[in-house]
Amino acid sequence: MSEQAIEVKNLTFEYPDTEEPVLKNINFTIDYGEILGIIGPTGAGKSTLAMCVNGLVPQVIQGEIEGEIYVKGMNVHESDVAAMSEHVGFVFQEPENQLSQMTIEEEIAFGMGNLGVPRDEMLVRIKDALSQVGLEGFEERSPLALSGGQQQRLAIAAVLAMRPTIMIMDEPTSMLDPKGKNEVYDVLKNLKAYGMTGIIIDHEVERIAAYCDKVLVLDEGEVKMFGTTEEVFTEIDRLHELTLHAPQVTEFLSQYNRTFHKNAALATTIEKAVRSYESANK
Ligand SMILES: Nc1ncnc2c1ncn2[C@@H]1O[C@H](COP(=O)(O)OP(=O)(O)OP(=O)(O)O)[C@@H](O)[C@H]1O
Repeated sequence: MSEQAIEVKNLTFEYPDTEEPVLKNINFTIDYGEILGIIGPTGAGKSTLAMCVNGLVPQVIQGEIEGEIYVKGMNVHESDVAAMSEHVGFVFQEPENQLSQMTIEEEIAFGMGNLGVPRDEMLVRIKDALSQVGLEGFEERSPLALSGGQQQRLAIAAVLAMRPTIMIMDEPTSMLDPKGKNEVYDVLKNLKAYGMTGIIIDHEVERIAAYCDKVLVLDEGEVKMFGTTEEVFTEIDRLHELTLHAPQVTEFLSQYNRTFHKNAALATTIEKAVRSYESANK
């Protein structure tokens, strides 16, 4: 097995009708079991980058590509999209656009059918996937008779049943209400506990801070920051220069240090921030 789950080397990509590349000399790696969060302003190239990793760009959505991408040591450009779908699952923004079948069971079976999974094995995987996303017993229901959060969990279950090593999620909760967002993130937390490797694009930095191991900041097609979640989110001035912000707790601690001449460590989650604030006050 290759050392890294994903390796992107000198990736540059241009759509046929864009005047300059939308991705410019991108380099990063993700180890097995790591979750990478990608953040950046709208139009930065986040979705395009995610679709390069599973080969959708440029094999289905065409354009001019340079550089190399390796997934589990396989060169993505030399593998077709169908073959890649065995290794890389993709969950999109809008749940209903990913659902096409009459029942939930058929919905989950659909992707597996394309991979040639035998019927007996399918039944086992359907049960397993539904239980992982908390939709046990819903097999015969119509996907349309689900809430937005449930539909997105179903879309995740359909991907999980294909047993990919890597999951890519492009703003999977942006169309959901707060309850739906929490439902989906609860599922994602479980996947992380299982050791899933993943990429998640989300504008909500609190979610990224709580869930991701590494963060990549993309702006105008360039990697502006890349590092562990702590490394990236504690560079507050740099984030502000890029018109982004750190999680609210990190912003709070930074402002607190500045205002009261304190030296609290810039934590990125509430749990760590409480401890940091307490130590700064001792
Ligand atoms: N199919 C396409 N053909 C031509 N240009 C495209 C295509 N898809 C995206 N673009 C352009 O490429 C650039 C990057 O788009 P992309 O969707 O990857 O950005 P993004 O960071 O995901 O944005 P958002 O946060 O709004 O989803 C944008 O300027 C966009 O207009």
